Amino acid sequence: MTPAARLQAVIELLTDIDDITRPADAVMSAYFRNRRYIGSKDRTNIAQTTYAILRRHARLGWWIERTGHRPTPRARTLAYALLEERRNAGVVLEMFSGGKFAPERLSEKELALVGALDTHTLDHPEMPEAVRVECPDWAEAPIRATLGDRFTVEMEKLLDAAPLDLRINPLKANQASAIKALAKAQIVAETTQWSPFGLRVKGRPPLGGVDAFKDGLVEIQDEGSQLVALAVAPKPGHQVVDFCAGAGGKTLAIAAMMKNKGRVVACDVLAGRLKRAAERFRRAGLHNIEAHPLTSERDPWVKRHKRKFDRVLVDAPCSGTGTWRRNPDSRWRPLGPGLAELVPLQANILDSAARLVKPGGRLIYATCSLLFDENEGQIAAFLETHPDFTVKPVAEVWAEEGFGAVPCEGPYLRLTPARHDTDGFFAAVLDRKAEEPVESAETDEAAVDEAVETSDAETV
Ligand SMILES: C[S@@+](CC[C@H](N)C(=O)[O-])C[C@H]1O[C@@H](n2cnc3c(N)ncnc32)[C@H](O)[C@@H]1O
Repeated sequence: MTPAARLQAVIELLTDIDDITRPADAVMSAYFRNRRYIGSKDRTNIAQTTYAILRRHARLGWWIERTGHRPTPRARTLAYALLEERRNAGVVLEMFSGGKFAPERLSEKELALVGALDTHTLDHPEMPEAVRVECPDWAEAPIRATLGDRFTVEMEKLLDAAPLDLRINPLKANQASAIKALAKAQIVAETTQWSPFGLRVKGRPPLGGVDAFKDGLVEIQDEGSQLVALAVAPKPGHQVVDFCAGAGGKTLAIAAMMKNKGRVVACDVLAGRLKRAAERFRRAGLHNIEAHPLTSERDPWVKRHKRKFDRVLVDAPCSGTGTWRRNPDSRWRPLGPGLAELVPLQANILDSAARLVKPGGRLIYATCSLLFDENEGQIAAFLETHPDFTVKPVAEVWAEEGFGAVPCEGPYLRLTPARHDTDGFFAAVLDRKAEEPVESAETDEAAVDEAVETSDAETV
């Protein structure tokens, strides 16, 4: 492809990403799937440029609006070429030639934009800090309130691309044997800093065709997400619920730690996600996972199985602010439910899922959010209304399990990109008291529970 044709592909992709409410990586996969004639080098170049523009969304928009224009995909591509790639105006005009496969010629307005931006660079002393670090309006106050004077350093780190982390499958490999298996495919990996199951890969090699991946020796999982799964500390033979299992990233890690013994029930309100997760479970050689789609967090299944499980993980739907470096477009897509709806939803999910925990069992609440209200605030509110639960310091879990060092903030796991080079994650471990007064109404319900078989869970 010519450089101009690649640029046209970038403009088309940015247009699709603006129009479609799906994540950028899904839009990109569909775009390339429908254009198999685009070779791998061109694909890499197009994807990298598109991501580079997405990572500079606010800054490019600031420049474009400052000069009186609209930040269309074409305008952002022009601004990126001039301000960041530092191409001169003549070269840019040549690329927008209107020729075969090239972008259409520039309009009068676009020519004026080129004139206004030519010779400038992306940074500008008058650019507000929130724009410079690409922080959306809705998130600035809550992130500042949570991070205080670490706001800038954390937000700057969130501008980088995320590293590629793998989790070894302890049923099939250890860190050393997985490193060797990856080396056969010229993939260089080293052990991660915190996770005893983690590997960090050099660069971003495609893994789809690599034997170690196809054979289920390794799975793609950010080190922070691995630490959340470790916080569950399941034992072989345990009964575990992953209440918001989604695509099954943490379910896989939990089930593998249990060495295929016991049972993990993967729940979610999106049945489609659970179905897709089933393929990952099979590849990993895991047979101890059942999928159970929920109609809502109050699904009758929860009541029927109350006090039955040793471990319940609530990996709650959240603002995703901790994963912005991984999905640069996500900070600009509408949140779906805003924070005002998310926080009560998380509380409801936690409250309902807590019923599943047996006395002496453990509830683990996690998010990939940086925000206090979704994390420590959520736990404080839960403890006020659930006196039968107490906080188990994460450092104690690590010491008991022999997991090594763990980054904590007080009793909680609190990971941030700048301090730990992981995605932003929060996890709290809550123990349910073993001895509890049982009210008579509950005794009746418990008797009913005993009679209910678990056969309504779908085996995957
Ligand atoms: C952070 S994601 C889970 C990611 C997953 N645990 C993993 O490691 O790949 C949150 C999940 O919560 C699910 N969810 C949303 N509302 C829910 C509800 N009311 N009850 C249960 N799950 C819900 C979403 O569908 C989403 O899959």
